[in-house]
Amino acid sequence: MQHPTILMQGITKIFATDEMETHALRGIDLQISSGDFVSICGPSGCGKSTLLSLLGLLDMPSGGSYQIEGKEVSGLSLSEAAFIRNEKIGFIFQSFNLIDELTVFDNIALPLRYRRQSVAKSEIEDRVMACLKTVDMTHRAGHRPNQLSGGQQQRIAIARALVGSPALLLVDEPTGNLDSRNGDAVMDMLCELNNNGTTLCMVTHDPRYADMASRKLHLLDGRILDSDGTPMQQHTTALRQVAAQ
Ligand SMILES: Nc1ncnc2c1ncn2[C@@H]1O[C@H](COP(=O)(O)OP(=O)(O)OP(=O)(O)O)[C@@H](O)[C@H]1O
Repeated sequence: MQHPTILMQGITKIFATDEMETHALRGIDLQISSGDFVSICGPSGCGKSTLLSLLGLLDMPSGGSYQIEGKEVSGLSLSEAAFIRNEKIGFIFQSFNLIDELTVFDNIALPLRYRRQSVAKSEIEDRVMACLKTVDMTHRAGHRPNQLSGGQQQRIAIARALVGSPALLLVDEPTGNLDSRNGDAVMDMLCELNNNGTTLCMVTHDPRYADMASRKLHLLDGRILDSDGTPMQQHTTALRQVAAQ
């Protein structure tokens, strides 16, 4: 039996201080299968970033079960989580998060250089150049990130996220720092990656971009409103059929 890429059941997250407890996530059930494109929307403070950081093993849940490709990851130590994260998850953030002291090539190579089992130099070179080609940036391999435009930097960040062939790409407001032309280009690139099989989970405030996903989730007050697993396209088709009657 093939396991779903992501399976969360009853996930909760409580942030506690001496004065108060904040229930950021209140029982999240979420399944993401290979090839899915899921978008997550919701008002400020509803728990989107918290959910994304749990999905990316940047933080651990307070309760519930979280499996990546069938392996329970919710109780892992921080160092074990870091290894799984590096092998299974690619991140694309609003603020690119590239390292200005490294060339574009070395930025993209970074996840491979932190693998538990070392990756041969020639394989690193092949993979980095293939990813640069995917994002149409081979001509900038020797540049530094601060010598590139915002749109180009985000394309390098996408290449870095792809280089380890992750099971899941987590995308946080990928167009937040871009003008609409560059934003649209980045979204086109993400859609094309998904068409070629990459599994995506994206947080966005932009309803136009959220609609590009095959499944739209709405978070409110730490809960998912409509996560019956039905692709939104099916909802849309059904609604159109009803409207046409
Ligand atoms: N480290 C923390 N300590 C205490 N409370 C936190 C912490 N991180 C988040 N929270 C609280 O958890 C809730 C969810 O926050 P989260 O950042 O996930 O929301 P969000 O939907 O991403 O918001 P935004 O769209 O504004 O970025 C909020 O009430 C927030 O104040």
